[in-house]
Amino acid sequence: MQFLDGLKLSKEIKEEIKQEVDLLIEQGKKTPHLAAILVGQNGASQTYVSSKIKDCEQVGFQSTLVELDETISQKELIAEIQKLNENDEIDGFIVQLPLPKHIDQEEVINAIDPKKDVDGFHPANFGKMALDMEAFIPATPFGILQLLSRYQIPTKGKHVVVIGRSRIVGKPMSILMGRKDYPGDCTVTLVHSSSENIENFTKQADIVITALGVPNFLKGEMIKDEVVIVDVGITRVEDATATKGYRIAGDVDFDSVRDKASWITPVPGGVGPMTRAMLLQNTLLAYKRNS
Ligand SMILES: Nc1nc(=O)c2c([nH]1)NC[C@@H]1CN(c3ccc(C(=O)N[C@@H](CCC(=O)O)C(=O)O)cc3)C=[N+]21
Repeated sequence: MQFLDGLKLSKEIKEEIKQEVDLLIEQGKKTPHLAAILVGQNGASQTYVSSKIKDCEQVGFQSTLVELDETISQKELIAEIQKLNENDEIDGFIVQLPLPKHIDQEEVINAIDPKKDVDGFHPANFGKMALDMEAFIPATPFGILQLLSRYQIPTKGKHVVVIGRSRIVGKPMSILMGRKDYPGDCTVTLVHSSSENIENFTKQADIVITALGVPNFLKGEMIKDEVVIVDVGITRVEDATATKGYRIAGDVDFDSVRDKASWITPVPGGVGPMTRAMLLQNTLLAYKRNS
């Protein structure tokens, strides 16, 4: 079994981006500028957003964090989004999810200018992606494609089973893996919370992409030998021995799959860091398209 090392690959990608930014600076040009809207102070969201801001600093991007009170109204939040849409200094921005319960997430995403939607969450970007048109691909699926291609994992004609149908990971991933392209050109099965006998499908999979958020869900007896496993799960599990009081658990029961899998993404250090690197990549893309 070998690791698809997302931490290492994300560092390489960040280094490539930094070199492009250094060139822009040499030429006296503005550098890409990412903004993030954070509503409320949910612990995990806070950490993720600050790491995205830190990433920007590392590669030489400008960044702006818009922190809003969790009692903000729908209307006020949309007004904040419109400000960023109209701000020529901002190349791309994200609205960190999840949002407070009183906010209509769909309406918020719809308010984002698709040209600045570096998360690739807007229906216009989703539709273009599904039709093989130029679009922003959501950072996590984009990162998984990068992992598969940089490690030269064969995908053509392979059977991929995607577990989970979220708009951010499962749904786009199932579409991308079915495209007539590399990585992709797969036979795709999408299983989800209503699927019966999931193991009947995973047992036939050459590639399993699990985005469920249930620690230890995927076990050795559910997969065949030589399978490639992409673990998108990032559940925080209480752990008194860990410095932060919690550790990050994937969807895969690592000990039971390790002797069967050919390749696996570790958690942490797999898909997570790649997501962050691809957000930077999308921001650079937005900058280039707008300038
Ligand atoms: N508008 C929006 N865009 C997002 O892209 C978005 C979001 N909302 N809401 C939350 C999820 C989650 N997400 C992660 C990104 C990186 C790691 C990551 O770097 N994980 C590290 C561990 C980090 C840790 O220690 O907590 C790893 O897996 O190695 C995790 C999760 C982006 N999301």
